[in-house]
Amino acid sequence: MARDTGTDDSRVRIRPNPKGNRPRTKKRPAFDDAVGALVLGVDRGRYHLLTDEGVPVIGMKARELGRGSRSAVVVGDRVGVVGDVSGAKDTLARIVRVEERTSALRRSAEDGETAGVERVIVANADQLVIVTALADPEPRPRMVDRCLVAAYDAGMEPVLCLTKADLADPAPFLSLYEALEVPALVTSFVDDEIRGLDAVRERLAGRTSVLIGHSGVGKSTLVNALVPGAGRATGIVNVVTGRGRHTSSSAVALPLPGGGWAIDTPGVRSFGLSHVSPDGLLAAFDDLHAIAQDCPRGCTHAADAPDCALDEWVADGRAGAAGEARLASFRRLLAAKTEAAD
Ligand SMILES: Nc1nc2c(ncn2[C@@H]2O[C@H](COP(=O)(O)OP(=O)(O)OP(=O)(O)O)[C@@H](O)[C@H]2O)c(=O)[nH]1
Ligand SMILES: [Zn+2]
Repeated sequence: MARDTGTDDSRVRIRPNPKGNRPRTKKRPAFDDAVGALVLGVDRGRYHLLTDEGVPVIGMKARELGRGSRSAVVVGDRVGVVGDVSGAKDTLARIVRVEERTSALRRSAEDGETAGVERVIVANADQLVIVTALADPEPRPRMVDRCLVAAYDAGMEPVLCLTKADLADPAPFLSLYEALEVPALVTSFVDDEIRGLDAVRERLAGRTSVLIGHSGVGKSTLVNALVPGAGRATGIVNVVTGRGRHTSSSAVALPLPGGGWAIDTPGVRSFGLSHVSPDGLLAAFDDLHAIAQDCPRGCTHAADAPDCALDEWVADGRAGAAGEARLASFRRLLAAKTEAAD
């Protein structure tokens, strides 16, 4: 999949490699003294950063980075900061650089004046953990499909995390995602303990994972178990948001004890996907993507697309039963992209 940095604003200084050569121009000082940092949270124009030296610092965007959604600095971004990077009270550093993103999770606005405008929510995460309860509240397959589309489009690996398996059998829900080969984790409450937590820990260790899920699915329960202290408005969380996680209205990166980051997102209500193209989604499926090289130009690969090579692949038996199921699942995601979220 093509790398997408989430902006085409030339004022945003994005370098292919943090250690690579930086082009110098007269207009833009190179900021050779900039310190590397990770964006942990964003709160009313203030960026909560952790420098490579491990110092929590508050920063603001330097003017030369530009304004508006196209030059946004988001949670997970790797940035360069100058100025006061001591982290002392009431100091403010300046973000002068955003490194090239390895992934960009985005959503587009669905209605109102900004309809269709896409924005990046989280940068540089490897996986999207879609937290869904098997019951109470009932799982919402269409919402899960939409999260999958967002993950594939972002260049992130999706993972299903099915909670409350003590209340319902995970098998029927899991079967919906079999053909797509989405990895799944299953947790439950037994004797006041979360079962399945070790597998979740293992899956998240050393990686940067975004956790997404509706209110009530047990995401907070999970985050609190994974990140000791995450639920308290003290310690690192206080440093991150300045207020405590529950009042935060945007994503926040929490350090996992064994290494890696869990990026908690506020309850999702909708996930606009109008920015995702059929080919962008197809690129996440190597096998289907290879077959579709024979499609007519501009093929939408949908069930009603004329002469779609994916139909021939199934019709002449090359796909086999598994391939046929996979195509049907791919097309379900394609359709979910344009459906209204439920
Ligand atoms: N039976 C059962 N209940 C669970 C499980 N996990 C969480 N719960 C319960 O489900 C309810 C919702 O859990 P939360 O962790 O608050 O859910 P959330 O998704 O963070 O929801 P918000 O806090 O509203 O965003 C709580 O009463 C939990 O105790 C589980 O595996 N099984
Ligand atoms: Zn096609």
